[in-house]
Amino acid sequence: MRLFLDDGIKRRVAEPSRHYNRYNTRLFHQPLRGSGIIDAVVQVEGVTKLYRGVPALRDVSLTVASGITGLLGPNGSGKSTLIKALLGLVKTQSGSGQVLGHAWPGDVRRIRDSVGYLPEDDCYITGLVGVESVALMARLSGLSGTEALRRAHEMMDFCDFGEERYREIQSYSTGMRQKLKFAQALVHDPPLMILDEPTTGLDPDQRASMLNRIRTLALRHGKSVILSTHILPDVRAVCDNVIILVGGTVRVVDSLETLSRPSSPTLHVTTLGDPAALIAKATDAGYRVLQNEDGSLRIEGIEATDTARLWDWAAETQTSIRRMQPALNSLDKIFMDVAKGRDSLPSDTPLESFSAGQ
Ligand SMILES: Nc1ncnc2c1ncn2[C@@H]1O[C@H](COP(=O)(O)OP(=O)(O)OP(=O)(O)O)[C@@H](O)[C@H]1O
Repeated sequence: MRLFLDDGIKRRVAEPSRHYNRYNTRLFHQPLRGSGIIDAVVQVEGVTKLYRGVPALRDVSLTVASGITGLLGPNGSGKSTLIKALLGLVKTQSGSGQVLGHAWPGDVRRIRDSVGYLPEDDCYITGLVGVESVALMARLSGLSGTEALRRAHEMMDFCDFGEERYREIQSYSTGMRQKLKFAQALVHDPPLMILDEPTTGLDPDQRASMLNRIRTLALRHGKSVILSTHILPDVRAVCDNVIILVGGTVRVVDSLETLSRPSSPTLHVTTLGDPAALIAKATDAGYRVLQNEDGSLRIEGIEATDTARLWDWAAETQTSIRRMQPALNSLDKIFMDVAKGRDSLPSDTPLESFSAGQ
């Protein structure tokens, strides 16, 4: 089945991604900032979802601020269920709130109109070529045929599609399918995008491009993004805020900056050669020193103003310091601690449920 038979589709030449279209008008609507209306893009309370009596979400209450928010949690923690609940794709047993100012769950139609959703699974109609599929999504959002096609091409340009846009989707690689889903989610210019594992299966180049696209949408076009993922470096790369779900309950809602700050001043020190003598000096002076797997040191409780002492000990012990900087909490460790319900772990604890990268 072909939705569009116009030869004009084939004649259109793919251009490098731009944020203006060929009429030099803006590709994306700029949401009003500072109005207070969209500062919390999602705010829900008391959300419970049972699948055949088994809870997937337990009395979840949370607020998602504008910007890019990472939605994290081990397998089966309820991330996809929460997303589907917000979009009215699964019915919850309890809960109320708002999404982009629309009542949830009452006004789910308006919510779906205002949100771009990239699902975890493939979603396309067999037999369509890429650009037809994106244009179909635009038609479903209410655009006329011509406008939908124009918009579809613009989104495919933004997602770096070339002539592959005219190929049937069944022939697409995993990376192209992810980009296609992204273009489909974005085609109606929603102020909020909910992306469920958008970088899964991408090679490093494609992953970097996808993250770049997400960052561009937020920074240049004022869009908010909820990014559900297992890939912690993706969160570090683009997210402002983090939500951690474990066993269907919310364990953390905070900014990445706050989460990364150690509870006491801590320095991360890298030395050339054996740091044993330096460790002994710092320990004798009452500081707690942990050695990381790569041999670098975490010296806890030391104020930035005390660094002169560290340089003195380095000179006394003939240890060369290559680098000294304020330490940040490792995201990996934060997630391990939260997932396991622990306060602290040795810094070299291996990851189990989360991926440190691809
Ligand atoms: N349609 C369903 N029927 C029954 N149980 C379900 C259904 N969908 C999800 N669940 C269960 O609900 C819980 C939460 O699942 P969900 O898919 O929301 O987790 P998730 O955090 O997205 O997991 P993953 O990271 O593996 O995608 C899991 O125990 C899952 O088995």
